[in-house]
Amino acid sequence: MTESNSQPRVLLFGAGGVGAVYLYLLSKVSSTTAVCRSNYDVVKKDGFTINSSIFGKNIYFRPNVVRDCEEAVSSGPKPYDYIIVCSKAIPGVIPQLIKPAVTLGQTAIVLVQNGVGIEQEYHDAFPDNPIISAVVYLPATQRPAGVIKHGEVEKLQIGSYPSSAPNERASAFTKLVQSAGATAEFYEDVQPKRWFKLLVNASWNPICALTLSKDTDVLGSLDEASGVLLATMLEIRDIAAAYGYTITRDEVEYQLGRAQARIPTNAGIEPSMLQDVQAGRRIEVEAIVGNAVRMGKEKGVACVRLEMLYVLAKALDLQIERRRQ
Ligand SMILES: NC(=O)C1=CN([C@@H]2O[C@H](COP(=O)(O)OP(=O)(O)OC[C@H]3O[C@@H](n4cnc5c(N)ncnc54)[C@H](OP(=O)(O)O)[C@@H]3O)[C@@H](O)[C@H]2O)C=CC1
Ligand SMILES: CC(C)(CO)C(=O)C(=O)O
Repeated sequence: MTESNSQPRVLLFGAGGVGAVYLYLLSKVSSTTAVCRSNYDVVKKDGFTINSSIFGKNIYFRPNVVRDCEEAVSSGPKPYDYIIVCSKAIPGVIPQLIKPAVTLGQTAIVLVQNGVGIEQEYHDAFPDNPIISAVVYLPATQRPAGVIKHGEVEKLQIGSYPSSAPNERASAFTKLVQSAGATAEFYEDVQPKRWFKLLVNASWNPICALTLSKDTDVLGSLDEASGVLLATMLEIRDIAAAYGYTITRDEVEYQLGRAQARIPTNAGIEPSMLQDVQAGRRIEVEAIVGNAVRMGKEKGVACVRLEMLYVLAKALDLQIERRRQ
């Protein structure tokens, strides 16, 4: 590997809320390039401004930006040691889009995204490259283009995909992120962490997106709301258990309790799926809900609430797609 000779070369694909924060942090310890799309002109000219409750306000930085991975190869440093995928997890297209920048056997592909079952298409496309799966806790929004607002949490939970694959690169990436001043934890098997986070994402994200509501506003709608959320999270817990990932009822209640505790201060959260609907963007329905429902059905786990959310969120996503055409 070339990392010991010089700074690691990092290509960020998907420079939105989450991506911009890690781009800023990693640019302190590596040579970074970012693929931008709708924010390309603004970021190229004016850079990013980050207002973070953790890393500071009015942080200004101008990264090296490109329009696509072809340009990243022709104009940036290569080969890339890491391609960090921070776009929304919409299956089907991204492996082909990053392919020009993937050097066989060398480039590690790091998925910093929500959901479960998101890694296999990268493993299929690049069977000889390390795939690193990262669960991300980092509430962030980009509004307007180039301006990022980041809340009070920042953490990556990192592991190889599959968990039986060699873990040197995942471990090295964890250390790189730590050296940048961010929080990163390495796991021999990161999949239980994905399922633990899915408790929140597969319940709150579609419910808030479908109701155009913050989580606390949903809880305040009817006395029944807390019970419906708890029952949905327990279905996710049961699917995880069918694959050997144990989540206790106390842990489920803790996750629900985080939103309940914010009701008195009206500090509701707008999950990323709600933000996507409001901005007319496609939603991560397959990564966050569909894959879990399919996995549940495969093992015969009852998940009627989750299935209902899947149907409704899928219809919403298709409607958004039609309106974009
Ligand atoms: N935001 C949050 O609070 C949290 C998000 N997450 C997860 O992190 C991941 C990233 O989320 P987030 O940062 O919010 O996403 P954003 O929507 O803010 O950013 C995604 C970026 O990817 C870009 N992109 C998408 N497709 C392409 C393409 N083909 N070429 C170039 N750029 C592309 C988008 O460009 P364009 O603007 O043109 O669409 C956008 O800039 C998701 O999986 C999300 O679920 C996890 C925890 C919290
Ligand atoms: C946990 C949460 C809700 C944090 O913003 C998230 O992951 C998301 O918005 O998708």
